[in-house]
Amino acid sequence: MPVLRVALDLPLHRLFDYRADDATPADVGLRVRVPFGRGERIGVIVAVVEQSEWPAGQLKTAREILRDPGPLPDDFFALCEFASTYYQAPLGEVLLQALPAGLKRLSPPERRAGRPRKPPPALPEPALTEEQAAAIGQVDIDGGYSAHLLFGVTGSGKTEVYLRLIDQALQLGRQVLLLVPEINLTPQLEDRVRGRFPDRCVVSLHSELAEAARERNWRSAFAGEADLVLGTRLSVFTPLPRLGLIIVDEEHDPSFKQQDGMRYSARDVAVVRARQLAVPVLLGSATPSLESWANAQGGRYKLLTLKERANPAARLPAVHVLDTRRLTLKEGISEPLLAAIRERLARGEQSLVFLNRRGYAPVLACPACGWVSRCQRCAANLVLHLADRRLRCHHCGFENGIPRACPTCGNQDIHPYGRGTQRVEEWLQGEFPDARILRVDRDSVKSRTQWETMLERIHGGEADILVGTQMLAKGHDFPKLTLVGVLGADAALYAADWRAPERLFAQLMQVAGRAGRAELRGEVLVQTQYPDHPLFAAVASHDYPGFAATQLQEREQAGFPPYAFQAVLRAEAPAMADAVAFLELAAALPVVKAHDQVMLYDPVPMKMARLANLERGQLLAEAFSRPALQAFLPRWREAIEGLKTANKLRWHLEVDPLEL
Ligand SMILES: Nc1ncnc2c1ncn2[C@@H]1O[C@H](COP(=O)(O)OP(=O)(O)OP(=O)(O)O)[C@@H](O)[C@H]1O
Ligand SMILES: [Zn+2]
Repeated sequence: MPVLRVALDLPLHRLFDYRADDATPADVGLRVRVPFGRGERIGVIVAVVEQSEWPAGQLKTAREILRDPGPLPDDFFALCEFASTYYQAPLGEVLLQALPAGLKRLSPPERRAGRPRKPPPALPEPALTEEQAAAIGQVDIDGGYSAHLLFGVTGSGKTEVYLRLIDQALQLGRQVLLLVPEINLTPQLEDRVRGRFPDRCVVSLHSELAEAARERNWRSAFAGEADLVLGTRLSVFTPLPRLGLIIVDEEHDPSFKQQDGMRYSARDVAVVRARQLAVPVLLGSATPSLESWANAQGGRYKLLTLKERANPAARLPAVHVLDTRRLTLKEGISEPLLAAIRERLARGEQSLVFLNRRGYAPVLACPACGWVSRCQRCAANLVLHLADRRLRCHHCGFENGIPRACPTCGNQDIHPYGRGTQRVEEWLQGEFPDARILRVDRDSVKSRTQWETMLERIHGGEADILVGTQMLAKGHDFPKLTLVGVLGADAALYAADWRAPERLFAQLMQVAGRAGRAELRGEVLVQTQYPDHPLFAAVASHDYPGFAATQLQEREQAGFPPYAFQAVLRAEAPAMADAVAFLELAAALPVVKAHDQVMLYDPVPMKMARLANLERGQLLAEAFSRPALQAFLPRWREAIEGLKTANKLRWHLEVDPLEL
């Protein structure tokens, strides 16, 4: 009697067997409705076998094999199996997270036909620059697996390189997967792609799509109808029967890393997928991740370089540092920066003030008794939001009204300390009463529609001054923007996190890259107390390779990634002692001693130790070879699962963590 081996979305590293009288091996890859506990679940059939390891009497019978939308293909299984093994995530979790929500439901909603999108105006191809042509010439679309890093300065026309390669792949009858960071999935890029390929079926896949639209687009990709999938990190798993090219735009972007559930890097999975399918993959960035840069230096990726801006009239902006120790600041802004904004206003050009901190002020405090607005649930301060008069935790979402007086001593004179985008916006408005100021951050732009409207207003010249967080830093082309002022950059310079300089450098280069993209020359003014810091010199000379070389040298000496390979075990419990005790048990397991190429650090509280009422600890495991770490992890994980306390608290493993 046939037995189905079924993957279910459960945190368990095993498959589940069910009887199914009429099943055949052709059913592998189909979804199935099975009884589980007191209810039912949707699973995926991984194998059809003759005999179960379990006694036949104990097996339940599958309720229904679901023939729609047809079996998931072998290469999809291969990719999910890789992710499951590499990231120590149960196969069922990986397989099912990759499916659209409607296919995981027991009673899916009625399917409705979608509104066809209005086709954007067809866009002509510009003549390629020499550098673009050279880069394109390096990629053999039909030559099997090859990995390329397209390192192109901001405004160098990386998108045009993508479009030409996409065209080549489409001509060969292949599908293309274009991955972009969450925030970058702007209508501009989508329109640009659709406008270039008006006769092709282009679909997008991202978290803001309505469930029905997402399922429709996924089905069209799965069926081989969609020619091009434009998607965020999760779309890396989309089944594509004719896939012939993968592109990862802004490959350095941290949003390619999934931070909960299965913690994976979509960029890394993209490269694995390309290798499994023997197709080319292209990673593009003006500030590549140091991992990718090291891969390019080591010859694992082919390096393609665009040194010049594509628009012959545009030049890279001039970057200057403003030494805030020698300048008087008004609300954190120096006179030279104000003067530069004034000049732009007089000339009818746009300025951008960049401050990567939203809200009005990071904390409200009482100078009399020392009370500060702490989150009750996290080791973090509540951020003051004056726009809607709330105190809000940016970590757990807890919020409160603003107290009139100090809750501890009754002092009426409590103050906001420090500043965020709201405060800067308010102050600039007072300073430049006639200027039209637009604040762009997660508070003013909550949805994709708001984002589209905001971008239209900026493009339409409806703003003189933009005040924004990193939302504004990436990928946008604002032709009238000629000044970028950077506030609050110093915090990252001497942060404990050794990845902080890499992120700061990328952010500064990206935000600087918004200025002077057309005929008008751009200028960038960075306020700092450390004007001699080499990072600023590298930004000023637009010297990514120099910066990367220094950073990689430091990391090699310190034994940090990419010269070491890491995984972190995290535990969360109401009391820190319990979390740490669990980690100590995990560190003392015999399997740890058996793998002497893997080193374990001491368990420590996480940098933000308390989140939403849970204390969090972590234990870092490190090896100087990836295979050594990969050999250790499954055995360690199994041993941890066997610990008595393992199901008394929450814990997870993260491989290649970005944040420690
Ligand atoms: N061959 C070309 N000739 C003329 N203009 C071009 C060419 N290629 C691209 N451009 C223009 O140059 C500008 C920058 O191009 P694009 O947005 O692709 O740059 P990018 O490298 O992606 O920059 P960023 O990293 O800042 O996002 C765009 O306005 C684009 O239309
Ligand atoms: Zn909180």
